[in-house]
Amino acid sequence: MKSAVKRIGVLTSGGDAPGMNAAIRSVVRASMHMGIECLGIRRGFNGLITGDITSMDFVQTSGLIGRGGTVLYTARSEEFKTDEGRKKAANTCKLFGLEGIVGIGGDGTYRGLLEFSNQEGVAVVGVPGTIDNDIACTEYTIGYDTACNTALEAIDRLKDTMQSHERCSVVEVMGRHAGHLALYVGVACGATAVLIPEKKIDFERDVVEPIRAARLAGRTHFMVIVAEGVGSSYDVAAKIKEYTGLDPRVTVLGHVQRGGSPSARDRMEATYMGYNAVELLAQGKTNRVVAMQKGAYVDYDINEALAMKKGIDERVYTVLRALIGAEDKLNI
Ligand SMILES: Nc1ncnc2c1ncn2[C@@H]1O[C@H](COP(=O)(O)OP(=O)(O)OP(=O)(O)O)[C@@H](O)[C@H]1O
Ligand SMILES: O=P(O)(O)OC[C@H]1O[C@](O)(CO)[C@@H](O)[C@@H]1O
Ligand SMILES: [Mg+2]
Repeated sequence: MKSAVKRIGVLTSGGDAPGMNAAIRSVVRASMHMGIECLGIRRGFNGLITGDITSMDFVQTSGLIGRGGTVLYTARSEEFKTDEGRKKAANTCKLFGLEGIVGIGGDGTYRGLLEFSNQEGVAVVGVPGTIDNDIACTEYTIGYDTACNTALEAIDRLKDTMQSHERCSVVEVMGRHAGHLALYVGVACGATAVLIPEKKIDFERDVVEPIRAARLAGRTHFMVIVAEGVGSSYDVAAKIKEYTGLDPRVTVLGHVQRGGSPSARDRMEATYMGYNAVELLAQGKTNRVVAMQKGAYVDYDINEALAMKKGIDERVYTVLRALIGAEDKLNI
């Protein structure tokens, strides 16, 4: 097959995620395999505006599969949200002969790609990379598995000291708008309670009663997981003190969740999705995003992808609540 594009660029944008490097490696090597030259665009869309471009080849991508962070750096670019910013980016594409862009990032990155392609006609494909797993069109985003495991490891350590001191711990997990990470980690660590932005909170029902149920069952330490998007975990801790008399300790896991060597799953997803993204450009397609649905790799039009809505997995939420003793007993 003769590729529809001869030279493309790859960039990472928005918050970084473990596996972004593996995706870059895959995009560069898949390009070479398909007879396409792939340049690295540094610092997200800012690099496209300023012409911060570097050549990438087989050797430069060696060893990237297991490295955390992104060697291309990432950024949140306000200038790219303006017509003038995107015009400068289009001039960079002309200068370097870039006919297509692979953007690895979250929903904001997809919006940027879409605006750019609509305004300047450059072919674009998005690859989902964010620890939040909050991109509606895909069941999985690169970085999520590693972030879940990083958070879990930290929480397991916390549990040891909480158990020794018979304390209550409030742990804030990342997720500005989404509770996927908090919910998954909450289930996996056997949390006493989990608070996520997708669910309206009744403090008595969702926090106090589960703590009480655990105490009645003989437990003397409690783990409350709070998604960042719910609000201040310090406020949650103060409220627990007010309602129960316990004196919780707060841990904000923060950006540690975005670092580290990617898990096997993230390396695999990054590798497949990176390859698929280049294949789409080679086939002359544009405005696409690669995704996973029902365990299979698919792709969508970006408009369609951005119009989709993603809720939390209700089944997981139901199981969580049943296991922490927060659900009504079922008559079965
Ligand atoms: N409407 C838009 N038009 C042009 N560019 C946009 C638009 N929305 C976002 N972008 C660009 O995409 C960048 C990344 O978006 P954002 O900061 O929302 O992160 P993200 O890709 O959603 O990742 P994450 O949420 O995981 O950090 C923005 O900094 C901006 O440069
Ligand atoms: O790098 P920043 O701007 O602190 O981003 C923090 C945000 O990034 C995310 O981790 C997504 O990458 C959110 O969960 C979090 O709110
Ligand atoms: Mg986002």
